[in-house]
Amino acid sequence: MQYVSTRGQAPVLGFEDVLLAGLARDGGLYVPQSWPQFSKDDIRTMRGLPYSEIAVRVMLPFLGGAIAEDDFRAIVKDAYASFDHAAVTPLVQLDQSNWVLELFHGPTLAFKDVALQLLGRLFDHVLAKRGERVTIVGATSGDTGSAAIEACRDRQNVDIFILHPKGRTSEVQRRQMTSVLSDNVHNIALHGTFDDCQDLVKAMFNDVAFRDRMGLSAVNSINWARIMAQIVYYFTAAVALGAPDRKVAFTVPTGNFGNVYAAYGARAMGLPIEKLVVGSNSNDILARFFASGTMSAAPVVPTLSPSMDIQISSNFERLLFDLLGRDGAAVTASMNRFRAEGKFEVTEAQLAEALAIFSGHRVDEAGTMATIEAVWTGCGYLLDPHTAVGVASAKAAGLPADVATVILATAHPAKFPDAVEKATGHRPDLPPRLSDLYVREERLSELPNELGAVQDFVAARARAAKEAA
Ligand SMILES: Cc1ncc(COP(=O)(O)O)c(C=O)c1O
Ligand SMILES: N[C@@H](CCOP(=O)(O)O)C(=O)O
Repeated sequence: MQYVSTRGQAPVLGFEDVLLAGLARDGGLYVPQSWPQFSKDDIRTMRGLPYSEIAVRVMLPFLGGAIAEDDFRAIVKDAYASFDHAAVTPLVQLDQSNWVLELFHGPTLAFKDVALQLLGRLFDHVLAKRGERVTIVGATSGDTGSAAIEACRDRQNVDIFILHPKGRTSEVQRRQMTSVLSDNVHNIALHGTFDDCQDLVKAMFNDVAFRDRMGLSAVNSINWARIMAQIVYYFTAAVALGAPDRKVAFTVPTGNFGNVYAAYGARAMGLPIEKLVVGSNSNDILARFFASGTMSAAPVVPTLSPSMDIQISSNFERLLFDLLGRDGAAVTASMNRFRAEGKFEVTEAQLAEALAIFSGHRVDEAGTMATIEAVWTGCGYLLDPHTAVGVASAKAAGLPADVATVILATAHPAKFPDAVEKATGHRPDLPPRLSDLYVREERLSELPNELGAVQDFVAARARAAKEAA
């Protein structure tokens, strides 16, 4: 299996290099040269298998032999042993046609754990084999940061720097990051938005001298391995509901477009999916794109679903690559235009191709609160605000009743207790292992939104860590 960049100019890489590379050297994102294929019979044979076994089957073709099957099986089993539900990502039925896929049973209570628990172990395996050390730089609007820190804390060959937008995460999200006091963990509270954080991370990768000197790697969904691991739960959920012999659709609360792109990948691998419903909060650039064919940035507004307060959805570039006929030069031109003018558009035919698979919906703050309240009253089930955007989007999509619709529950409601309590009068509790979170010591550094300041900080801390090692 080989991986190519969406911008067409970076070297073609195998799995190990793609895992460590993060962003491609031409500024693009890596995608598989071709998608592994699963027949309907292959999918039927997944019925009744445990999560980790389906995970091995789905992901093995992406490794291209880079890790022996038995070693990979052991890594996968170990990664998901840390989840507090035997099914890893259980389904909960809301009504006749709608199910919630709970992706929040990992250590940090968000869907990011599903990929990052695996990634931390893959980094260890590959770095130990190569005798290398990396400096991870990541951007978070709240959840990737804590999941990545939890997965990488105290790992010998890794220093991890996470940029979060100061004051724009929930308190639980911030504390989950900043209360990890391990020497290899460095939290940066940036004076800016998530998009600023993500821009700085990409700028560090695009500074080739800095990238090579520091040995940069990524934990955001620019890293192909993140997408690969997220593809798995689309298979497990669809198969549990009767696929490929039953119609299934997914609704995905969306920000950076990584999770829903993983669903697109599952579909490209042969999993029959009727529709992919993209749910946006008031930061609705994607909903506007699917309505018009124009991607046009607007200022980010803070919402009740802060992890989706994003205007520049990084992974959309991977979809665009396919919509533009896998033409790296055309993707580069669109992305350059987006950077210069804040917008680009696709043709009517390209939009129609996208709409054959996706639909996009916007849910405002009142709609988010009303959905949390209605599902609590109607089903006695607590939604977090991100998942509520998903549930409301599923309703707006109006899929036929014979389609089993799976809404991705991307975070535990206890990560956003204020919004949930306001909507339902019920304050969700953190699990006992996190019950002292509010009194734990925190450590973080505040930095301005300036590339030089962030690079100097990363270089100085990484040098000190290397000398201490
Ligand atoms: C709770 C939650 N829901 C939804 C999203 C959006 O997912 P994606 O960025 O993959 O579109 C995020 C952040 O990524 C998140 O943390
Ligand atoms: N919502 C995310 C933003 C980063 O997304 P990623 O999937 O690219 O890591 C977060 O919670 O940090």
